[in-house]
Amino acid sequence: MSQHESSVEEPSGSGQPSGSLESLGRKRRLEERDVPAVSSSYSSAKEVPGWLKVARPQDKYEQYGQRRVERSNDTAGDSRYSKYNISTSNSVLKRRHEESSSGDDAHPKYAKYRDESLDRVQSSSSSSSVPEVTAYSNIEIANPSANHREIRYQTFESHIRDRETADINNIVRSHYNQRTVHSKYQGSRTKSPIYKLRNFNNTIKYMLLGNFVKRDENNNEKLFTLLDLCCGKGGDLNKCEFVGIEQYIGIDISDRSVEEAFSRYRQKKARFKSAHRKDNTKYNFEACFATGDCFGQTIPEILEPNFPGIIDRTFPVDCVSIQFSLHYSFETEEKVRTLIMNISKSLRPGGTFIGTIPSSDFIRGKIQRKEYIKEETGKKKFGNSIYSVTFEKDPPADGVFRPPFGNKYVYNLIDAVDNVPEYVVPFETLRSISEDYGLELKYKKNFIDIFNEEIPKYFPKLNKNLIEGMKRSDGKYGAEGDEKEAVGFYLGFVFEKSGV
Ligand SMILES: C[S@@+](CC[C@H](N)C(=O)[O-])C[C@H]1O[C@@H](n2cnc3c(N)ncnc32)[C@H](O)[C@@H]1O
Repeated sequence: MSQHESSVEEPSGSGQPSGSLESLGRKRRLEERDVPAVSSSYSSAKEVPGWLKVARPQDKYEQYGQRRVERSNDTAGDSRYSKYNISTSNSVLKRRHEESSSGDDAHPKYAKYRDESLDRVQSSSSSSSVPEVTAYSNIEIANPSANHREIRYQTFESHIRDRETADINNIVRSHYNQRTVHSKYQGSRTKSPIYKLRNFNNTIKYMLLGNFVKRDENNNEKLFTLLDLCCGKGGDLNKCEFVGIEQYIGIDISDRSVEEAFSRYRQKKARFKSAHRKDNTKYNFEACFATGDCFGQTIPEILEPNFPGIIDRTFPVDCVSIQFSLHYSFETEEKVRTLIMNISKSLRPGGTFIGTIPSSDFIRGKIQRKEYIKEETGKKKFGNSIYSVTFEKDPPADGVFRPPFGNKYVYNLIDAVDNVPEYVVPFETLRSISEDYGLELKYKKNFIDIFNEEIPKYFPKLNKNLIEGMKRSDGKYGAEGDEKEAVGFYLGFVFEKSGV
C-alpha cells in the first residue's frame, strides 16, 4: 500500500532541532568520533571503509539463524558465509538494473519518460524473486528537472505485465521501481490528489517515531541507530533527523527506490559534523542502504556482502521501523517468521519495533457490516473515491481470516498504489508471532486516534508546510471525507524487545 507512498516528501526542513534529545554524553561521543560508524561515502564497491576493517566474531551472525538463498555461491572456502550460502564476490555489488527490456505496452501518458525495462516482472519461477544484494553508495542520479520541463501533474499508474502470474516480490519490486521513476517526472507533489493524505500519514509516522524511538541511556558507547526495513525512497529520512538518530540503515527490495533514497540522503547530508554547530536542515546522521528481501533473507545476508563487519559494528540497533510494508509478508507464515526473526535479532533489549499496517479490525468491520459491493467478476470490494480493497476470494462472513496467512486482496490508492496485491494482517497473529521472538506489544492504535491524541503535542514541533498541508475545509487540521476513511484503514503499533 502506500499511502505508504509516504514517500511523500514532507516539505523540507521538517527535521526538528534535536537539541532536547542530546545528552552531554552523546555530544562527547560525537566529538570524539573521527570515523563515521556507517559511511555513506564508499567510493567504489571494492573499497571497505576503515571503520569496518575489524575482525569480527562469527557468533554475531549466528543469532540470525540459517536461511537458504538460491543464488550462485562463489564464497567457497570462506567458512564464515557457508551457513548463509551467500555470495561475497564483487559481482553482487553490481547494480542490477539490467532487467531486460521488454518493449511492451507503452502508455502514452508518460511514454517519453518510460524506462521499458521496468514494465516486465520476472517470471514467478525465476530465482530472482530473491533479489541480488546490492549496496548503494556512489550513485549518480540525473536531476530530472534539468532534462524535463514540468508541465502538469500526472497521476501514477503502473504498467505491469504478467500481473496475474508473477510472484508478489516481483510485482512489488516492479511496481515500486516504476513508482520511483514516475515520481521524478510527475510534477509538483502539492498537486497530487492525495497530497493531504500523504501529509497526514507522514504526521502519524513523526508521532510514532517521535514517541517511541529511544536511545539506550544505559550504553553511552553505542550510537543511536535505526534500521528502516522496506525503506522505499527514503521518505522517513527527515523523521530520523527529527528524532536525532546517529546511524541509519535502509533496506528495500526495489532497487530504484533504494537508489533514490541514497540520492536524497546524499543531497541533504550535513558536510561537517560538529555537536556544537548542528545544521538542522541537513541530515546529521550516517547512513547506508542496500537492496534485499526482508522477508526471505536474513539481515546479515543482505548487509554483510556489501558492508563487511556492519553487523558486528552497528548491531543491535535501537529501533527497527517498517512502515506501510509488513502486510506484504503475510503471504506465508515462513515470510512473517523470517521478518520477525530479523527484527528481533536486530534489536537491543528495550529497543522498539515500530510499524504501520492496514487494520484487520477495520477490514473485519467492513465485512461484518456488509459494507462492500460485488463486482461483475463476483469479487467483493470496499472503498471510496480514494482507495479500494478487492478480495481475491470471498472473505469469511465474520471477517476473521483462517488460516491467518495468504488472505490476498488487491489494494488501490489513487496516485500511489495501483492494484498491488497485499495480505490481511490479523493483528493477533502478528502479536503472537512477535511474542515468540521476545517482542512485547506496547502500543496499537488506529491512525485517527493517534492523530487526535498526539496532534496537540506535535502541532508546534512539526514543519509548518506539513501542518498546512493537512488543512481541512472547516479550517481545522486533519483528514476529512473520503481521505479520512482511507487513512482510517491503517493502524500504528509498537513492540518492545524483552530482556536486559
Ligand atoms: C508503501 S512502500 C513504503 C515505503 C516506506 N517504508 C515509506 O513508508 O515511505 C512499501 C515498500 O515495501 C517494499 N517491500 C515490499 N516487499 C519487500 C520485501 N520483501 N523486502 C524489502 N522491501 C519490500 C517496497 O519495495 C516498497 O518500497
